[in-house]
Amino acid sequence: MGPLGTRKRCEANQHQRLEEEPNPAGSFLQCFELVLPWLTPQELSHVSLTSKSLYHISKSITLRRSSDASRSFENLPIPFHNTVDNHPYAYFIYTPSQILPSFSLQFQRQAWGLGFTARPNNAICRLPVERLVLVDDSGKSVSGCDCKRCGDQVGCPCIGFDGLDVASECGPSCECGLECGNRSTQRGVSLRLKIVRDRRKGWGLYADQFIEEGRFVCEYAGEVLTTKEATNRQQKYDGLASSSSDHFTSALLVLREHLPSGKACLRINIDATRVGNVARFINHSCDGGNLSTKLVRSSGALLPRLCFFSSREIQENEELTFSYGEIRLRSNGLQCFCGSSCCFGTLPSEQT
Ligand SMILES: C[S@@+](CC[C@H](N)C(=O)[O-])C[C@H]1O[C@@H](n2cnc3c(N)ncnc32)[C@H](O)[C@@H]1O
Repeated sequence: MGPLGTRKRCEANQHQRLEEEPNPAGSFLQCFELVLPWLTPQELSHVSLTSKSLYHISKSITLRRSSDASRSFENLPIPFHNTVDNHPYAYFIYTPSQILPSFSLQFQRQAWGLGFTARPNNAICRLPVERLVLVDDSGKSVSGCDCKRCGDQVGCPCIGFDGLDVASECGPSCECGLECGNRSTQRGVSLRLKIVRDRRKGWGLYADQFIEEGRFVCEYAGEVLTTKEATNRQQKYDGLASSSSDHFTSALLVLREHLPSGKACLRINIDATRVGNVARFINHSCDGGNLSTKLVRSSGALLPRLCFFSSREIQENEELTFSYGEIRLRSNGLQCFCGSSCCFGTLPSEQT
């Protein structure tokens, strides 16, 4: 065999060796690709300073995070857009539905920005408050329907009175599945939305498509708190807002469902500050904005859910807003920048 033949054989052997020998540096970096998505923005930024490779991995994680606030929990990605300062995204734990703090406190971290996109198989979306169901003496769920096509069926017991601010749907104790026509608020976000940064209001939720009047937009998901816990957390948030140099915003919403007599009968506290969904970005507008809220009760579920619907036609690139309330208890309330002609000048503030 001539010299050419020998060289070819050597090259072939070398190629084989390269394939067989593990590449420790490559495996090491692959591990970082899996570990870094679990870090908070501060931790990620510290790690990114330690080497060029980690800088590049952190950068791609940041890009992926800013391309979808919902971490694939929703049907469509919900990107962040910021042309006013250097915040690429807002950091929080995502839940597509209401959860109890006893569950959410087990989730100190949530992977966000992994290199591959898979539907999240995260236990957090399996522990919704909907698990809190009404049962009979034998422990069996009650008050569901056994229709096959509830939307079409006359007499489905779950299709109750839908008023201006209340609605009823099939729920956890019904025979029908998620595709049922009477579960329109239970399938997550199905409109194109985006989160846009404003110099004065912080992040805000925007329409990224035309929305017809009356469409379901999203629910207000977060931790459902006792009133005592809500009061404690609000005090903590007020302290953080006044002391932190980096504009801290909370998203604790108090809902009161009133009896016809006008007396409050049910109070629900939903905190989306640490654990929440896209609704935590909806800003206030003094003119009522373009979203209306409904308390949606699902058959068999103990607690209603707060859902947002478009109250009129909404154009692409319009900000989605609603009124946080009418009461302004604080004389030194936060300045309002809603820009409406009837702006009060300050944001609503209630006693939590
Ligand atoms: C539920 S969060 C809404 C999202 C928030 N902008 C953010 O960046 O996360 C409520 C906070 O947003 C800000 N905000 C909401 N509506 C506003 C408005 N009309 N004018 C000024 N700030 C507003 C206030 O800081 C308020 O405490």
